[in-house]
Amino acid sequence: MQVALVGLGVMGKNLALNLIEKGMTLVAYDKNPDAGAELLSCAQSLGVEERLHIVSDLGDMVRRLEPPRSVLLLVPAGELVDAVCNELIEAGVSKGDIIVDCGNSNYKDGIARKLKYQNKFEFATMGISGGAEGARHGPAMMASGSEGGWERLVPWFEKVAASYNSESCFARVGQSASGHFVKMVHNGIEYALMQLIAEVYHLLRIGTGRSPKEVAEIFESWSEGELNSYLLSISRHILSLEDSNQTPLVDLIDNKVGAKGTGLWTAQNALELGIAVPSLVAAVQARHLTNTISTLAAKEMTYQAKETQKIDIDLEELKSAFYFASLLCYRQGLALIKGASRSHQWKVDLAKTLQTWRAGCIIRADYLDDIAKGVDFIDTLENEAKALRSITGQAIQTGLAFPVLASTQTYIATLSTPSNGHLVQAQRDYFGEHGIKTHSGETSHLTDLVDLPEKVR
Ligand SMILES: NC(=O)C1=CN([C@@H]2O[C@H](COP(=O)(O)OP(=O)(O)OC[C@H]3O[C@@H](n4cnc5c(N)ncnc54)[C@H](OP(=O)(O)O)[C@@H]3O)[C@@H](O)[C@H]2O)C=CC1
Ligand SMILES: O=C(CO)[C@H](O)[C@H](O)COP(=O)(O)O
Repeated sequence: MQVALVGLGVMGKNLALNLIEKGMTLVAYDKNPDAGAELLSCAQSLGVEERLHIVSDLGDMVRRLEPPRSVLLLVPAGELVDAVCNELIEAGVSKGDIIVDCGNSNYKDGIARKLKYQNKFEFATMGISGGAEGARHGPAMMASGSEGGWERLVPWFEKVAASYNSESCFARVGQSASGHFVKMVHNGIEYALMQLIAEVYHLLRIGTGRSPKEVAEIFESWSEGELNSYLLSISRHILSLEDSNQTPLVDLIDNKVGAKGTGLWTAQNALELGIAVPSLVAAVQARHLTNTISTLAAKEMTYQAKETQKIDIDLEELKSAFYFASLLCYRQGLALIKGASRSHQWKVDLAKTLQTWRAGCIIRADYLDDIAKGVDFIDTLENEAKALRSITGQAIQTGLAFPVLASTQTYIATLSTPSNGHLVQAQRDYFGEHGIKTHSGETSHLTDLVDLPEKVR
């Protein structure tokens, strides 16, 4: 089987080596000739270079491919994807050929591109997770759509992807561009879990006065049990690292956090669909806040080094709170996928989606075993819910900021305790005559329920 790959950066180079090693013949192109040379040199050191052809332009790529052609794109998301598609059309890509956008593209662009290119070639979408290591040795692959051409690629992607309990972490999760939506939400969960781990570290470090190495030891002990996850493991490793002067690595790094867009899109889509994912939104805003404090005006206003309180933390309680909050981050993400799938009629298969997240991806975690059986068990975790409530309260008492922890506590408390929405309904109707819904589900106005001869002016 022969496939073409455009974009040989972090993901493209590693996926290329993975594909060639699994027996595929690859025609590869990057606009930067050094990237092609680097891939060739890696293939040579693995002794698989006879299955790799680096080309110097897309015309040469198309000429080398037997129709029907299969082309994978791993270029940065946005206009570049269209630029490459248009170049490929000019080079001779035609009906019957499939181009799979494997980058972190916005699913809305994917839907538009399917229409735009429908008479030119099959445009398909697939989200990939796992970073460089995943791409090289087995990523999670969230594909979608029913374009002609998938049948050629599926057996290969099933081999190239990570596997969990002998099942591949490649799946066509739903229709249209839902693979990119699922990957976007995967990243939304990723932001939330990363921030949650950072907050637990912050609480242990500033709140209780432990060193990064001591926090690493706690994370290590947690990783030995049901809390084991990729993000906790890399955080443990990062916190254990020091330079030659024994300065913790984390103290050499600035606090401003960047982002490429998928977390923001997750928040935007959730708000547009009316599906509450407060932990995921808080994680995006937590990154924004790290940048806000870098401006001088904001620094003067908000970045005064206020005294913080030291506290004693029960580590078992913290562990339970962290476990429960992590589960709730997945639960919010899955609810968003389910809601979007219903709205867009994508028929996303949540079981298949979770299968793709079991290994290879950044949000893989042992407790996905439980989540895969259904999220209802989360509601039965009373001790863990109590722990989250208690830890959030103690954390806030330190004076430090815990956006994801606090939002997650707010999320579960809102779902599981009496609501105050009745007063907000009444306020809207009081000033704007927007109507209210009563317990029986009928729509009326305050004035239908009570005498209201005069209103507050
Ligand atoms: N890095 C990660 O952990 C992950 C990334 N992704 C997504 O995968 C995609 C690729 O990411 P990544 O590999 O990190 O990005 P990189 O920037 O490392 O690689 C992209 C490569 O594409 C090349 N390129 C740019 N324009 C063209 C073009 N017109 N024709 C051919 N090659 C071109 C770039 O060349 P040059 O450098 O010269 O511009 C670069 O070598 C992105 O959409 C990203 O969001 C998905 C999952 C994980
Ligand atoms: O998709 C990924 C991991 O799953 C990429 O690493 C992505 O770049 C992460 O998002 P951001 O750069 O916004 O932190």
